[in-house]
Amino acid sequence: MKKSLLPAKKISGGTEKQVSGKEALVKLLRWHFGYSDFRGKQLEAIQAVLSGRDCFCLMPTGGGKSMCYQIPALAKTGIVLVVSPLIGNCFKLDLLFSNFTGSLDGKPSDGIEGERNCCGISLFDPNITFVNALLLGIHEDLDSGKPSLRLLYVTPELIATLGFMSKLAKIHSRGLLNLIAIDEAHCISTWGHDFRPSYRKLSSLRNRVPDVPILALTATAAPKVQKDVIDSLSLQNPVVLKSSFNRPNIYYEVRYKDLLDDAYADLCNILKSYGDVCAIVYCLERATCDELSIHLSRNGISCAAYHAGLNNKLRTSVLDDWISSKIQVVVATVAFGLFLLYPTWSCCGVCTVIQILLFLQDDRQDVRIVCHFNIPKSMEAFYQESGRAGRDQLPSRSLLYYGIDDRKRMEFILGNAESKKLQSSSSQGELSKKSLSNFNEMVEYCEGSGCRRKKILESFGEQASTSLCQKTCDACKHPNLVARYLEELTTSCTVRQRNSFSQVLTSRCDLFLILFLFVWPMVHSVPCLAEEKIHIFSFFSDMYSY
Ligand SMILES: Nc1ncnc2c1ncn2[C@@H]1O[C@H](COP(=O)(O)OP(=O)(O)OP(=O)(O)O)[C@@H](O)[C@H]1O
Repeated sequence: MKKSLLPAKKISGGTEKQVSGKEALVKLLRWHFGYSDFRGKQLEAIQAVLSGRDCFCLMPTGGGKSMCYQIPALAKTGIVLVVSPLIGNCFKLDLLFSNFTGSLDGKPSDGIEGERNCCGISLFDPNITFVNALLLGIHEDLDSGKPSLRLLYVTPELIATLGFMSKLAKIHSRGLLNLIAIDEAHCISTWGHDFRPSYRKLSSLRNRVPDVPILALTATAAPKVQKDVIDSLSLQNPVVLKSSFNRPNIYYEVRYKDLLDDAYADLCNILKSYGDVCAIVYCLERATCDELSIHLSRNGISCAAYHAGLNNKLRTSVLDDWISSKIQVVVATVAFGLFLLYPTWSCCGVCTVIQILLFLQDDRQDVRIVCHFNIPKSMEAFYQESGRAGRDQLPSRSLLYYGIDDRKRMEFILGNAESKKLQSSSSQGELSKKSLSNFNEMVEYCEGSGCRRKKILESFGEQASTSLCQKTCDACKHPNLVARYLEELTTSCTVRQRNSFSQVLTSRCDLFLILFLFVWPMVHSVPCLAEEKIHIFSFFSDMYSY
């Protein structure tokens, strides 16, 4: 289901007031979104902010965080400001806004009047030129005594600008600023995996509009990140709501490349066994995306590669095709998710914007398989990316192809980044060291024995009982098989090490033989070289001394 647009509501009787009781809030949810009840901590978060409290809300990927500010926007006259790092979110909602105005024809059956002309969702970013006309309308609406906007989506970059701050202060002085929601709040923390410097500037919001409740939302916050977020935003005695990170509808599995004859063929067979389902395959390198995509296509799977090496037109069409189900599998670099979090603001051309827009217009909820064809850099990244599976809550699968070479390559990349950063600043160096230890968690997820789900949850500081998994990971479902794989992996590593050592040795022995048979007699036959023979020999013997 698409995220709905939010026509403002009036309580029957005409005078607008705040809706805050559970029953009335559930009615709003049913009427606007068609869902029968709130999920997890949604209701508690909504009631907390409606009562004027600050709130820190931790929900799993796909948990329904947006509802925590969308319902308050419906429940009370005024504006909810949403700070989102996903530029596309702003567009998505605006697009939906334009699609939606005509679609609310049914009559609310629950005594709450629908008011079609009061939709208020908007984007607000001065860097995007092609929506200037739209922005003008938003400015006019905000400046009017009675703005019709209900949800105002802004980028963190905009918050820092003087122009926006003074506009916000005006809205606030008219008593119209109801709530500030900070989506993806972990971006504010330098300990967060998606740290964005511009998020730090949000700390000034508390001083500017001290009495407006702030709602911080995130899906990935280790205890250190949580504290950092709460401190940075100066949340006052916040209601802290934490849902479990557990994604019970995702089955976790690791496949060992070193034990497979052909990892491409293996993935191909798995995808085929599912029929024509929607999947994302993440690869570390563009070349792998291209190769794998060709391989899958040749084997009858409807798929395409997606990475930064493609031109804008091609990327747009791949996204378009994937979203509209023309292709089912996209083989992408992690940029597929990342560019949504790190859009290039200054060079945001029309194409990129449309592309993001297309992508987010209906971010597919029915992704059945998320495959990591190369090991991700951290558990947080893995959780976020694999979390794109099964956002519709239906059974889905996370598949990770683990290879020793991939591990070494990632260690090399992270190690290199570390040594570079160490040279630049010590605090950066500390962060980089963290990135290596984060990666080790990921290695342990693959190479260690025991429940995968438990490992994910524990890496976020969540205690998980062994009974939680219910055989929804390969290690719990097929413990003997996984144990055998791990044993074989260790053996194959030892054999590989031995082989590579003996390969070197053999090649050096060959060299030695040649030298002995041909070069040595020559050395002897030339008197001046004969004098050097001891040195030459000691040079060769040095070569063996490793
Ligand atoms: N109470 C509910 N009942 C059923 N579905 C819901 C409910 N609340 C939200 N949803 C749906 O769940 C899906 C995920 O919601 P949303 O995009 O807000 O998740 P999220 O927490 O922001 O996820 P992510 O962190 O992955 O971005 C959406 O399709 C949304 O409509």
